[in-house]
Parts: sequence; C-alpha cells; structure tokens
Amino acid sequence: TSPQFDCNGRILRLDRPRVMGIVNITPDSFSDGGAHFDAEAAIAHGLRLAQEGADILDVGGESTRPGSQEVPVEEELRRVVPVIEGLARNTALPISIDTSKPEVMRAAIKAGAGMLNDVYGLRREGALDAAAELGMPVVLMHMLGEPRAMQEAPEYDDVVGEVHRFLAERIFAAEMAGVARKNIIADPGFGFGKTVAHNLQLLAQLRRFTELGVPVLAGLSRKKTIGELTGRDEPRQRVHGSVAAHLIAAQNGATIVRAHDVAATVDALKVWAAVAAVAPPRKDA
Ligand SMILES: Nc1nc2[nH]c(SCCc3ccc(S(N)(=O)=O)cc3)nc2c(=O)[nH]1
Repeated sequence: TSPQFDCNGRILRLDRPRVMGIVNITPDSFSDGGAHFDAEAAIAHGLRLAQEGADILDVGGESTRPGSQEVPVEEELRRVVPVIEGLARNTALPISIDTSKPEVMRAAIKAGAGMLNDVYGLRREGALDAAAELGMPVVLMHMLGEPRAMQEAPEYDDVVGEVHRFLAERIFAAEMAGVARKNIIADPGFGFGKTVAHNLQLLAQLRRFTELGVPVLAGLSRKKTIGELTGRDEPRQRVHGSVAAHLIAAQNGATIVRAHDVAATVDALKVWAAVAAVAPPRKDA
C-alpha cells in the first residue's frame, strides 16, 4: 500500500514517482513596468502542464532564487489567489502553494490549493501553527540561510548529514505543532545554499532521506547545477539534463519531482516505472 495525500479533496497517489509542474507568476509584458502580474497567462500555463501529464501544480508568487528579495504579503496574495482560483476551477489536479508566509498559506487553501510547499521549512513566524490548523499535506525543505545570500559561500562538514538532521528537526517541530506525520514530505532543497558538489552528493545519497520515513521530493529542474554539468547557460536548454537528474532522483527514492518540462519528465518516469515494476525487490527494502 503506497502513501496517498488528500489535498483539499484532490488525491495525490504516490504509487509511483509523480510530477509537480511549476507555475510561476511573472510580470505581464504589457504592463507599464509596474507590478502587474498576468494571472491569465499563469492559469493557461498550468492547464497546459495538466495536459502534459502533471500530477500536481505548484503555484509560486515569490521568487526564492539566489539573490531574490522578499515580496510583501499583500503583493504575494494578489499574485497567487486569482491563479489558484482559476486553476482549481479548470482542472481536477491537486494544487500546491509555494510560500513561506502563513497568511498566504491560509488564503491559498481557501482558494482551493491542497498542499503547502514551504522552501523555508515552516520556520517563519506563525507558519507551524498555520500548517497544523490547515491540516493539509506539507513539503518541508532545507535551505541554508536566506535566498538573498544562500549561494555566497555555502559550507558544510557533511552536507548529507547536516541536511538530514535539519529535516528530522523540522519534521519533529511540525509534529509537535500538530501536523500529522502522514501529511509530511521532505525535500533536501537542491540549489538552496549548496555548491554543485553539494547538490551532487545530495542526489547520489538521496536514499538517505527516505530513512526519515516520509516521501521525498526532489527539485532540480533547470537549476544552475544542471547548467554547469551540461554547459547549458540558458535554463530553457537544460531540459535533458533536468530529466536525467530527476530519473536518478526517482531511482534513489524520490516519489515527487518538481519540474518545468512536464511532458519530458512524465515520459522518462513512465520508462522508469515500467522497469521498477519488474525489478527484483531491493536488498534494503
Ligand atoms: N519543494 C521545493 N520547492 C521549490 N521551489 C523552488 S523555486 C527555485 C528557486 C531556485 C532557482 C534556481 C536555483 S539555482 N541557483 O540552483 O539555479 C536555486 C533555487 N525550488 C524548489 C525545490 O527544489 N523544492
């Protein structure tokens, strides 16, 4: 019996590796350079990812890439609520909200989202209580420091051990706050305060994180590590490298991968699942 998540009435089954499609809300190109965001374009993109075979859609209103600045809560709400409402109305897929702010978590669930995806691991003021009260599945991710400075000179004695310990502590904190363990997903946070070498170690040893006893999510799509390994400077040129990395993540125990290029990733994981179905049981199973 494989785990499944009830995401506000929409079910995400983890009987095989699943694809979380990325729906970023970007400034619209016709705006007067002001902070207008194109909800219609984001909704259309999400529906396209659903067509491509996404199992869940991840909506984010604040960039957390290295060097990014925080977005005020009112602005983040203005961006994500219309997109979540539009997606919830037009697709039956579960929707996750990529936010660290408790107010945004609450509004997103009210608007129809069914999973919290917090790159800050519920460490913001009020986030643990919000997650516990909302009772939805939640992704707890590791980040070293803050997006603004996390990539300056990340250092670890033992990156896998330290990320593992952080995730164990956040899972404990979440359970103590009232989050049901069956609702927790762990994520090592590729690219969030890690060098290429750190990311490679985390991917090579990803199975260590399944020892936490919760499903593991991996998000490597179009990230700098893929670019450096393949020499592809443009994120759009990193599809093949990203698919390879997510295939390895599935082989190493990930049951959700977070991707931009959904169709390519879905096809790769179909091949993976067919082979996994006939493979002899794992020795460490
Ligand atoms: N659970 C989960 N949620 C996520 N949300 C994001 S947004 C990506 C921000 C970013 C962009 C680019 C680089 S870089 N410098 O490595 O290319 C790092 C971080 N990612 C993840 C992830 O992994 N998991």
